[in-house]
Amino acid sequence: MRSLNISFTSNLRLIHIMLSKELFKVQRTYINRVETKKTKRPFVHKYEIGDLKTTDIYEFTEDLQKQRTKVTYKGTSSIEDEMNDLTTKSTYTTYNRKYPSFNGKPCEHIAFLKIHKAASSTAQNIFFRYGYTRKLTFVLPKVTKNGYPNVISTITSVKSKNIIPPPINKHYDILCCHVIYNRKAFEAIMPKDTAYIGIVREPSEHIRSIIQYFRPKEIYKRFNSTNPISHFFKNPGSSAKSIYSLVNNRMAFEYNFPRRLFYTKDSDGIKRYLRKLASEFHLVIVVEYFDESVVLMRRILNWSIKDILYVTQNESRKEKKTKLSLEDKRNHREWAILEYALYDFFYKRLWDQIKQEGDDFIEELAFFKSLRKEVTEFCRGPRTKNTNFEIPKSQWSDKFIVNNYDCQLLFKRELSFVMSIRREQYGF
Ligand SMILES: Nc1ncnc2c1ncn2[C@@H]1O[C@H](COP(=O)(O)OS(=O)(=O)O)[C@@H](OP(=O)(O)O)[C@H]1O
Repeated sequence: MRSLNISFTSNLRLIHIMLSKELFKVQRTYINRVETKKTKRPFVHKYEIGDLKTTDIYEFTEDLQKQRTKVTYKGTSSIEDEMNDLTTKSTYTTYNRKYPSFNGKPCEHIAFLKIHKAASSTAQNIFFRYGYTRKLTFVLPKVTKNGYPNVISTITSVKSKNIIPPPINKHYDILCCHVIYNRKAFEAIMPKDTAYIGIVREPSEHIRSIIQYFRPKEIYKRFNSTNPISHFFKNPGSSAKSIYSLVNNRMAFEYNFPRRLFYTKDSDGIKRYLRKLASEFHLVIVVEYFDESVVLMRRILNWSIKDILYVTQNESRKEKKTKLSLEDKRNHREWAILEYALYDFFYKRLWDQIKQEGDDFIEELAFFKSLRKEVTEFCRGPRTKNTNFEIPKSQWSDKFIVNNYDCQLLFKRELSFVMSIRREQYGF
């Protein structure tokens, strides 16, 4: 039996936190301060969004008797002055922990906004597994002649004409296929206590992934060069004019930003819409902090650690990915105003939410990262139908097993999953 057993005493905590790649960089600061001053220690969380380097400063106040640590956010400082004018000025609302009441039960009603090329299939697999193994009902597209069985719509929200009605005497539990967000339309079909989950990806990487996957003709034809993406960022021209274009603020389009904002880019209007989204989405996953996001999601939804295990889906080959320069990113930021406002906003909000979780969040994160690695190795490795990977009871979950079937579902691709769900739900 392979097993994981991580215990956390005050000192050991440092070692476990080091398991978290993102936080690894700050450990030296952390350890030094602990040695000199035990009650108050500044903690610097450094992160990079592409090449935009920023430093967040947190202060940890430790109550040694209660073995608890209070984390206070002291502000952000940009360490690249030249990028200052590019970063969105603070528009963030303070997030109040206001999760739906699930009466202490796991949340079974989810609306996940599946944003194209934003690790959304990886996240979707989590929701598919959760609902499929519990026989929950999914919102599925009406399959049209030219449509895809996994896409409800790429231009509009849920409507009675683009989704299959729920089976008799059932209601929808989970929505996680591609569709455009619209609060009213979502509310009309989903239960009242639905948790709304979104996802955002760093905009220049997001559009790069879109361009390299969909290979829009207008870009590849217009810039018949070795680096069409770089040329396109410098000179987007008419390709980025239509609001339906895949390369015009696509994440903002899928989040249903008001149309006029695509033209006016009015900053007050953008802020208002972001605040509206923040009041509607319980969590927006940040792709670059996927583990942090899903651990937080587990807490919000009252799910188990097993529920949030995942393997990366739809990854394109490294050598095929164009490496973007700082100049490329700056050029893109010039005109993709809505994308950066959206990303920066939810990036900041994710960390605001995490701050409210306290010190044990980091411990759970380290545990999860390590567990995920082990489970992925187990599932990739040789195993028989009866081989189980047993995970003993821990601070975050009861004892559980990962078996051959779990591995199959973890690696199951989107289309195959949608087909299985449809057969299960409707018999065809
Ligand atoms: N966990 C995690 N972390 C970071 N990045 C991830 C993750 N999972 C998927 N990906 C990347 O997301 C891209 C695929 O996105 P989608 O699954 O949304 O694509 S699709 O719209 O469903 O076709 C694709 O990006 P590119 O490889 O850059 O094209 C994936 O590599």
